[in-house]
Amino acid sequence: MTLEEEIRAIQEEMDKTQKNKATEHHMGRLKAKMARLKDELIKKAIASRGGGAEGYSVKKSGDATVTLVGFPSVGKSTLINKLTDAHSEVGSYDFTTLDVIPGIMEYKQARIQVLDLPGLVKGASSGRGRGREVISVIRGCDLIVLIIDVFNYQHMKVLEDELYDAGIRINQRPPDVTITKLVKGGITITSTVELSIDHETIKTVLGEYRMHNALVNIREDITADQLIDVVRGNRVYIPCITVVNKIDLVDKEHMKSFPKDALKISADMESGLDALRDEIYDSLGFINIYLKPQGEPADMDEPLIMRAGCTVGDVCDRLHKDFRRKFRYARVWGDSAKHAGQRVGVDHGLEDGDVLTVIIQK
Ligand SMILES: Nc1nc2c(ncn2[C@@H]2O[C@H](COP(=O)(O)OP(=O)(O)OP(=O)(O)O)[C@@H](O)[C@H]2O)c(=O)[nH]1
Ligand SMILES: [K+]
Ligand SMILES: [Mg+2]
Repeated sequence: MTLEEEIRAIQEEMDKTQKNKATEHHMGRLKAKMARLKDELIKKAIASRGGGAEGYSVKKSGDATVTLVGFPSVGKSTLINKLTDAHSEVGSYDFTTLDVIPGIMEYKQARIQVLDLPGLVKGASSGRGRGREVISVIRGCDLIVLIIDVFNYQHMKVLEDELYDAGIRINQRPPDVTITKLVKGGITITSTVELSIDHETIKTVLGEYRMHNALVNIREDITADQLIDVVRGNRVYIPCITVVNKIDLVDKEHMKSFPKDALKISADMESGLDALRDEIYDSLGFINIYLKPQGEPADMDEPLIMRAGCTVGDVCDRLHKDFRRKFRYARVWGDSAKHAGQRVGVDHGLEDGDVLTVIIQK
């Protein structure tokens, strides 16, 4: 059987298996098999291009990177031209954009890099079109803006499935699970919460990935799919905003068919763009960090724009490529500090409004 045939066979088996407690364990095995086969398919697609597929070279810049993701001709290029300084070609035909086109959107002191991408199609995750290359750019971004054409809302599901198959988890946190591999002793499962999947299913999933000895600590109720994600370990977790474009083409009645939380815009007519800018900014979770040179007052006028959850090390990386290597210690004032001027290391987590002094080797 070819990989594709195997995948189809498992899909058929999944479709005809009723979902209930008695089949859970069997479904878990099928899901794990499926995830493994799809990974192989992706590897094969990359290998068939003579090793390293030629990726897009995109230089990151600004305080965060946002990708515009959608089917061909939904209006990605029209949108980037309105949001940023970019001039990306717009056309009434599909695949007008064949490269990654960057632009910068300046908003509330933040410089946000926006990337216009070639359209995605069904099958992109397994290498169709330049799907894999586009997806690898998406995997590296901080926020996805999914754009749907007002007449094709059903594409939403297809796009989400493609991203899922490419290991991209949108609007999800990494499952709170740790797996420690051992050399013997079998599988030991501990959990701090009541679990809806049974231990047998967990062992089956691990077995599918040839893990027979491990400590598994589960701190939230997870699905079999989430467990597979943890075992695979190559998933990325990215926030996502959904935007319906070209609303100038429909009436109010048609608009009611979209979920409330989807932003409705007309890139062409520039309507709804303020709300979109706000949503992009808010979703990126920016915080302000004020730098204080040693023995001098802090610069309270021009904060460093960082992302929530960042560490002192992240700030070092932003300041200079050698700062992390030369780092000695830092002092911090503000919400993250136990006391004013606390001495901290590179792993210290920062909060909005913190004042920071970084001391490096001379
Ligand atoms: N009516 C209307 N047309 C729009 C809107 N935005 C884009 N279009 C049109 O839709 C077509 C496709 O726009 P593009 O911006 O090239 O779309 P794209 O998603 O970048 O397309 P590809 O690069 O080919 O994937 C063009 O004819 C645009 O003028 C909009 O808000 N309203
Ligand atoms: K187009
Ligand atoms: Mg385009």
